[in-house]
Amino acid sequence: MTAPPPELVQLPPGSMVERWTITKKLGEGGCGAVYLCTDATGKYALKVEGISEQMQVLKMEVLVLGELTKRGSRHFCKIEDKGRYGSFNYVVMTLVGKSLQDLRKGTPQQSLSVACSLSCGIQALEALEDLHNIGYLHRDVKPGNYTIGRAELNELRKVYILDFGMARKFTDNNGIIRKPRAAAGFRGTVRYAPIACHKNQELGRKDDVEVWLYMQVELTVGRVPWKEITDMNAVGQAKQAIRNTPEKMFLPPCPVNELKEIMRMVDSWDYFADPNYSECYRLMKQALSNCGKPEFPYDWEPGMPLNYMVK
Ligand SMILES: Nc1ncnc2c1ncn2[C@@H]1O[C@H](COP(=O)(O)OP(=O)(O)OP(=O)(O)O)[C@@H](O)[C@H]1O
Repeated sequence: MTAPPPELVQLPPGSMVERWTITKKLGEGGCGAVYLCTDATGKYALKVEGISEQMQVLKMEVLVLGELTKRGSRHFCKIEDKGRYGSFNYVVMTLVGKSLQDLRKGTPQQSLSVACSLSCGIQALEALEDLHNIGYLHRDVKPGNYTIGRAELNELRKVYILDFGMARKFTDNNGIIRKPRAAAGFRGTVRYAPIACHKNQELGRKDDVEVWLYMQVELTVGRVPWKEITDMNAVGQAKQAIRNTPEKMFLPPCPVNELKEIMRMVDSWDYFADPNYSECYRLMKQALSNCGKPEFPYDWEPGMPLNYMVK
């Protein structure tokens, strides 16, 4: 008999968690919910997870964000508070704005303008580089896990990365890369999984970068070539096959030459490789300067078509 689905912690508007007043629910994830909350200093996001939850993903979130908060990283929410309250664990963090997924879906063509997607893509890779530098992989890179900041904090040009529930430490306590497991189960979202994940191989930093590249295509073109395929193995085969005809993935207005070069580099890296982020940034910046459009304003800034989504 399969276990019943875990009960999500429900916090009604007006209820209190320590000094935090709940305003409303912002969303639900696999193992918990996220609420808008306030205290005397402003608005924040409060994430909760029942203590009886089998997968304690909040622990990982707190570990990773705690580490990054200490280092003052650029693209991460800051932890304001954390603890246990009654039957659940909670963490209070920076409240961010709309996800890149919501923003792209807000356009008729389901994509951002080329300059905007390249510029956000550079920030999205910086976020991964920062995370990798503290010894963690994200393993759930997708446009729904990247957001922009809030207009009222003047953060419409800032990209945040969220959701470390699937993160994994790839280094040991001495900073040495852990030995890859002989086989690892499939984790994550089929559309965005790296080829290694389809092959049940241990994921490394290069896999986060591979998926970041697929995300870049989706943000710029509006779709990845395997969008309509549902079978997991067939999706893996499509990702492999596209290597022979990359121009079918890097459709206009993608900067095909630069993205092809990034894909070639990514495919040359193995589990242990330290990705050459700076070469990726160089190619992305080259594409940005060649695209003939200014980097700013972003598509959601005042006077731009998506501004209605961030007001
Ligand atoms: N710091 C935050 N500020 C504002 N909204 C947030 C914040 N963190 C999460 N959210 C929103 O809350 C919702 C749930 O987020 P969470 O990361 O828990 O789950 P998820 O990514 O939807 O989960 P899953 O990956 O399990 O489907 C999402 O819509 C997300 O955008």
